[in-house]
Amino acid sequence: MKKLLYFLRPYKNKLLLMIGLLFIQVMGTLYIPTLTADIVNNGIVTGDLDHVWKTGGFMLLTAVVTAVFSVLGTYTSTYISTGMGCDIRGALFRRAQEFSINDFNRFGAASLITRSTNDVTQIQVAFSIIVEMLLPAPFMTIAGLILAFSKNRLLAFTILGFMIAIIVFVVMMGKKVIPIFDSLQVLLDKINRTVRESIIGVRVIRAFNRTGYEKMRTDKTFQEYAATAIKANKIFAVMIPFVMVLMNVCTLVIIWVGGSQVARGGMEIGDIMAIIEYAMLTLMYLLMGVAVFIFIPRAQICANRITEVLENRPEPAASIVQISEGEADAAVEFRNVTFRYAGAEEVVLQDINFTVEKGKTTAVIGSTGSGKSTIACLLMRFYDIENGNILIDGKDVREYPQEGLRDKIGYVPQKAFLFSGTIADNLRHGKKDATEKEMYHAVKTAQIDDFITNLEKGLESPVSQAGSNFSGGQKQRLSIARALIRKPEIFIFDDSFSALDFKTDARLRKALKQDVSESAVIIVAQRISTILDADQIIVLDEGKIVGKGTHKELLENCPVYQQIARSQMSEEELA
Ligand SMILES: Nc1ncnc2c1ncn2[C@@H]1O[C@H](COP(=O)(O)OP(=O)(O)OP(=O)(O)O)[C@@H](O)[C@H]1O
Repeated sequence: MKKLLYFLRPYKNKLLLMIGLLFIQVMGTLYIPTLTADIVNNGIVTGDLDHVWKTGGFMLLTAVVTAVFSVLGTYTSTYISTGMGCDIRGALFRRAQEFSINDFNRFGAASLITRSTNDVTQIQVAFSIIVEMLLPAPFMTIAGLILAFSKNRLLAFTILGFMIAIIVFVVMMGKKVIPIFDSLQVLLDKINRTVRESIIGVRVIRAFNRTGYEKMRTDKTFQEYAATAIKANKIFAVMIPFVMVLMNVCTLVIIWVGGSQVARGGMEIGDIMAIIEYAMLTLMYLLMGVAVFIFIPRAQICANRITEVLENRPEPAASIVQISEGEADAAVEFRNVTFRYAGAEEVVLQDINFTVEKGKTTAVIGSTGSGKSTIACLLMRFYDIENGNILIDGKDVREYPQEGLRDKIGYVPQKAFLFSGTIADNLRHGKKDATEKEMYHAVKTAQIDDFITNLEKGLESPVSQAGSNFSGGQKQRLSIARALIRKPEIFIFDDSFSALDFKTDARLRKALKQDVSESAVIIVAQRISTILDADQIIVLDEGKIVGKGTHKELLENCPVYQQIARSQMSEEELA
C-alpha cells in the first residue's frame, strides 16, 4: 500500500486542503452539542426566549457552514481518488506494454484486467474511506471524550467503557472477515476468466452444443463468489445491529445515571443531551474508524496485486552477449540455438543453425508442434533463448533495444488479429503516417484491394473487436498488408497463407515477390505449395533441423520432407 502513496504526490496540495476542510467540519460537528446544551440550560430551563433564538440562529449557521465544508471536503477527496485511480491505471497499462510474453502468460489476461479495473477501484474506495472515516476518527473521539469529561466525569467514563467494548467486538469480527475478503479477490479473477472464455469461445460453445455446460460452469463460479460474499455480509449483519445495541445501551445508561444526577441537582439537563450527542458522535466515528481496518486488508491485497504488476521487471535489459565464432554477415542467423519455454522440462528447439540472406526467402516447414512458430517468436525476442545466438545484421537480438529490434521486422502472426477501429487504423499499426497511396498499394499486394474498394467506406470501413466482422482469409490478408506497409528489413509470415485458397495464395506470393525483394523473408508454412520456390527450406522435426535445401534437393535427400510432400502432392507433381 505504501508504494502506492507515490501516486498521491501530484495531489499533495489538494490533500492538505482536504485535511483542513475535514478539520473545520469536525470542529463544527462537535460544537453543535455544546450549543444544544446551552439552549436547554440557559434558554429553555430559564425561559429566556431571546437566548434560544440567538443561540439557535448561531447553531443553524454552524450547521450550514459545517455542511458546506463537508461538501467541499468530499469533492476534494473524490477529485484526488479519481485522479489517483486514473494515474494508477495508466501506469499499469504502460508497464503491461513492457511485459515479456512470459509475463503475460504468468499474470494471465483476466487477472491483468481485474487488477486494472476492480483492484484500482478498491484502492479508490479505500482512499475515500480512509480520509472520510479514519482520519477524523481519532480527533473526533478524543475531542468528544474531552468535552464529555468537561461536562461529567462519570458519564465520560461510561462512554470510554463502551468505546473499549466496541473496539474489542469489531476487532474480533474483523479477524473472521479479513480472510474472506482475501478469497473474494481471487474469485473475482476466476469470474473474469470464465466469462471472458465463454464470450470469446461462443461460436465453439454453440457449435458443440455446450451452452448448458458453460452456463453451469459460469453459474458455479458466480455462486462461489456470491456464497463467499454472503459469508462476509452475514458477519456484518451480526456486527452492525450488535454495535447499534451497544450504542443504544450507552444512551440508556447516560440517561439513567445522568437523570438521577439531575434529580439530585448535581447536573443540568442540557448537559445530558450534550453528553448523549458526544457519545453518539464518538462511538459512531470510532466504529467507522475501526471498521476501516476491516476494509484496509482488502485494499492491501489489491495494492499488492497492483504493485506486483508495476514492479515486474520489464524485459531483460541488453546484456553483454558472447557471440560464438563465425562469419556474421547474413540478415538473420540462428547459431546453435536451444530454447525451452519457462517451466517446461523438454527443450522445444535444439541446436538450430541457419541463415537468411537479404532478398532471399527461407521457408520453415515441419509437422505440427515441431517448433516453427517458436522460431518466429524468438527472432522478435518474445522469449530469451537458453543457448546460442540469434543474430540480426551480425548483432545479437539481446543487444538491440526492444523498439529498434521490432522496427526491423514485419510480422504476420499465425492467428490474424485486427483491432477495433477502421481498416485504415489497422494498417497504420504497421506505419503510423502511412499515406492512402501506400495503404492501397499494400492492400493490392495482399490481394484484398477488390474487397475494400467494394465496401461503401473503403479504407474507412469499421473493424469490430478483434476483427470479428471479417472472414479468416480477409483478416489474414489485412494482417499481411499491415506488415507490408512497414517495408521492414525482415518479414516473418507465420503460417499466414493457410486461410487463403490456392489461387489467391499463388497470386499473393507472386505480388509479394516484388514488394519484399529487398528484405529477408521467413515463411512458416504447413502447405508445401506455398514454399515450393523458396530459396531455402528448413525442415523441422521435434525441435531439430532434419533437412535444409531447396524443394528439389529436399525431395531427393530428406525423408521427413518427402513424407510431407507425399501427403500433400500427387505423384505427377512430385516427379
Ligand atoms: N507458451 C508456451 N508455453 C509452453 N509451451 C509452448 C508454448 N507455446 C508453444 N509451446 C510448445 O512448443 C512446441 C512448439 O510449438 P510451436 O507453436 O512452435 O509449434 P509449430 O511447429 O508452430 O506448430 P503448428 O504448426 O501447430 O503451429 C509445442 O510442443 C508447444 O506445445
